[in-house]
Amino acid sequence: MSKYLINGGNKLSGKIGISGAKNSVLPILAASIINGKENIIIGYPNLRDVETMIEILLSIGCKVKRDSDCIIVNSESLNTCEIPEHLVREMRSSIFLMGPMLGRCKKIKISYPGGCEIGPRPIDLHLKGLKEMGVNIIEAHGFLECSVEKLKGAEIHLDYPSVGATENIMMAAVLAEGKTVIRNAAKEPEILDLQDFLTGMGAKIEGAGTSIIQIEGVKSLNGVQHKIIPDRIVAGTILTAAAITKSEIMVENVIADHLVSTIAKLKEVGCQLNIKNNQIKIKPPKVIKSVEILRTLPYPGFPTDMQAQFMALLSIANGTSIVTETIFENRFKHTEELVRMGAKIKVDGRVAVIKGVKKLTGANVSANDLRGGAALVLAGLAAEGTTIVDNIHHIERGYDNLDIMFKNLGADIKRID
Ligand SMILES: CC(=O)N[C@H]1[C@@H](OP(=O)(O)OP(=O)(O)OC[C@H]2O[C@@H](n3ccc(=O)[nH]c3=O)[C@H](O)[C@@H]2O)O[C@H](CO)[C@@H](O)[C@@H]1O
Ligand SMILES: C=C(OP(=O)(O)O)C(=O)O
Repeated sequence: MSKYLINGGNKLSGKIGISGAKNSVLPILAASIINGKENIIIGYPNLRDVETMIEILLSIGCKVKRDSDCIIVNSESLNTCEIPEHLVREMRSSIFLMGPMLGRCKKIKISYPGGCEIGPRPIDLHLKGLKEMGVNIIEAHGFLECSVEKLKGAEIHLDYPSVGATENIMMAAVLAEGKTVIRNAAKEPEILDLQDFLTGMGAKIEGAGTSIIQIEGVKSLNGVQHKIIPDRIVAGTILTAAAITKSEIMVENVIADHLVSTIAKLKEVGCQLNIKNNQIKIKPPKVIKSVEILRTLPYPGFPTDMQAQFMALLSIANGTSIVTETIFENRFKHTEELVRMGAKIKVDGRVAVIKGVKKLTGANVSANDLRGGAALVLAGLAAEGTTIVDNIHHIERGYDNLDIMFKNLGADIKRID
């Protein structure tokens, strides 16, 4: 098992460019099968989840090439609608194959998806939406067998603004007969990126980024060339790393509008942020202030994907902070590991109370999930002494060479195989 070895205490300095967003590239790679043409996806991040999605595309007959920062997917040769179970179990995002495959082939056989253990992650909203479009779904022996004669546009009200359900329904709807309206849709920037990718193919969609998305089905779609938006969670993680190590750095290739709630919280703890074009310069205070309330919420609220990293920061704040996780039921596994490093955190259900300490100390800790793992790296960068973060395969699902990024900024961090 690979690990990160971190000797904490180094200040970070310099500039860092942010890679393409994981949560954009994964649905977009899945959407590449809809048109049966060649699609060029620019600015993809090197992630384990991206590798898994590419393996899935290859396993169903697509041709996939990589050329510097592009992935070229040609889905003309797609030859099966059964997705290999071992790959589906690797990550949650394999569920994104459903909408596109139903649009293209009118059927799909797929097992329930895997992914990080951050609480139950049902797919009922995906299935409800697809059923409203006429899809027949048989659930048996851990598999979903879905088929439809003709996908029909529908009025779909999501009981919760689920990111994945919104995207799956959008991808199914582009080739459906008639109009689909998704109400209470998720508003995440990655949904707008998916809309841009699909409209680039000739799909008729509007409203992504708002809670009502309207899709008018079309008969066929072209190939497309598309650049992935920068990863707002990676940018937020690096800015939080600067704050926890009290370092001034510049983050480049960011869309600051996508980071409003993270930026607001960084300001609340005392950081100064200077935003210019696609760059953010951060100047942390000498003493991090605690925050009275931090609640994770759907976009544009504070992202659940930044909760763990921010908790690492609040561990060394002056005072007590209260963090409430409203999106996932079990996303506090990092707290036990932070406590090993000297943090004072008490968890009761979905609420964590963090009593700031003067300093964290290095320890052997284990990444239990992607963002929790990133939080431990941040804590290790700030801690006194050596931290070993185990199980970093979780971190590599969503960060493109996190160790190299921090090394380039001056951290003492090494990946050990
Ligand atoms: C690849 C991707 O984009 N992943 C992101 C996406 O995940 P994902 O798309 O899985 O997240 P959702 O927005 O669907 O989930 C949010 C909440 O809705 C619940 N739910 C979801 C679907 C469903 O059918 N039934 C149901 O009850 C989930 O259990 C969870 O409690 O949004 C999450 C919330 O911002 C992020 O943490 C993930 O990084
Ligand atoms: C939970 C996450 O991702 P996924 O939905 O891919 O598991 C995440 O990015 O933090």
